[in-house]
Amino acid sequence: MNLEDIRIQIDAIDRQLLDLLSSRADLVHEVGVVKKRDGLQIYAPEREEALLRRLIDMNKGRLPEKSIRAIYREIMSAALALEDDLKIAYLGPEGTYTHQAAIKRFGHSVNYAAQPNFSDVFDQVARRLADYGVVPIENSTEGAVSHTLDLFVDSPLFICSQILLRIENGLMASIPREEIKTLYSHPQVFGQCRSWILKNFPDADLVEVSSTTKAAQLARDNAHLGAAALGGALAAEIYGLNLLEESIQDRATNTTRFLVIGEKPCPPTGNDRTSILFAIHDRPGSLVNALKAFDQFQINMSKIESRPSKRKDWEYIFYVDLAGHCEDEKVAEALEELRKHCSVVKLLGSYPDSGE
Ligand SMILES: O=C(O)C(=O)C[C@]1(C(=O)O)C=C[C@@H](O)C=C1
Repeated sequence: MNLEDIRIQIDAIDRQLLDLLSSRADLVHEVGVVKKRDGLQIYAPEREEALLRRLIDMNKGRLPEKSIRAIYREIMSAALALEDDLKIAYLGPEGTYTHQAAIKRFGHSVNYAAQPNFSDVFDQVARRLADYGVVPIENSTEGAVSHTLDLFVDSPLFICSQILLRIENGLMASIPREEIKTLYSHPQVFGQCRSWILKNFPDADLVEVSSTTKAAQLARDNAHLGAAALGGALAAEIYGLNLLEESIQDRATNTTRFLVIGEKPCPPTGNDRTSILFAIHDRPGSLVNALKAFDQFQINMSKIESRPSKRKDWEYIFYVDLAGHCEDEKVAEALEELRKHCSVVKLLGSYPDSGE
């Protein structure tokens, strides 16, 4: 078959695809009407999860899972935009890894609003000025993002899904490598690239800034002073910097976990994670007894962090992630038992345990 003939067939298929997408859009519009009537959440992570899993299982063609996810991400992004004028607040400025994570989850058809700090992301959603928020929670090399953890203490919001994003840091500048005297970046990124910095720029000044895009901006503006930045390729692109070296993070699999926060929790999907926080009574054995609740009900605890309570010196709040959904019988019973040993137990959310 010649190229012309193949393209004629592709055109015919695209016509059919467009008709099918339009029919899907009509149904999605109806979904939006029903959801608004019944006060339901527009973004339905449990439905997206089930839909993607079913499509990937059904797939017998050439398209890899990655492509099916990417295509359907944008189909569902268009659906979200049709159902409502959805607005996603994220930790900005534009081009940050959080921005990339938000796009990975919500696609290109919805609206995004960059926020200057973590508490503004929470605030915008709590005040209903944004529908959902996206914040980083932990990095596989550098650990917890304590700012985010602290904000959950007084927040009325729930975690409704998580996003896993592979973080590829690079060295960017508009000057040659030999002229670099100062490196700008976010403290988390410095932590992720510690060995590389020691090996390549042992004498450089390291200046911590609030985001990798801010670092890129400073690298551009202070080039005459020998400035360069460490961050993502998107930041380099936005500020017109050259990527002098790619993939400089110490661990190749460096991944950050982000959370989507919203007004309501997510229903069970069969493969869920639950996040809680608790505070214990100040007496011997309290923490051990609290944690025994998970052992008693055979709940897998995947993570624990502690943070100062900020109410009383040397008093802590513990953050725990569990396998399962808070509506699962075993998890509900374990939480019931936990309450007996704690002064505070707060459910932060149950959500699909997948980040793709
Ligand atoms: O089924 C729904 O609840 C929809 O809103 C439709 C749809 C989709 O396009 O399939 C869109 C967005 C939701 O997050 C989940 C699914």
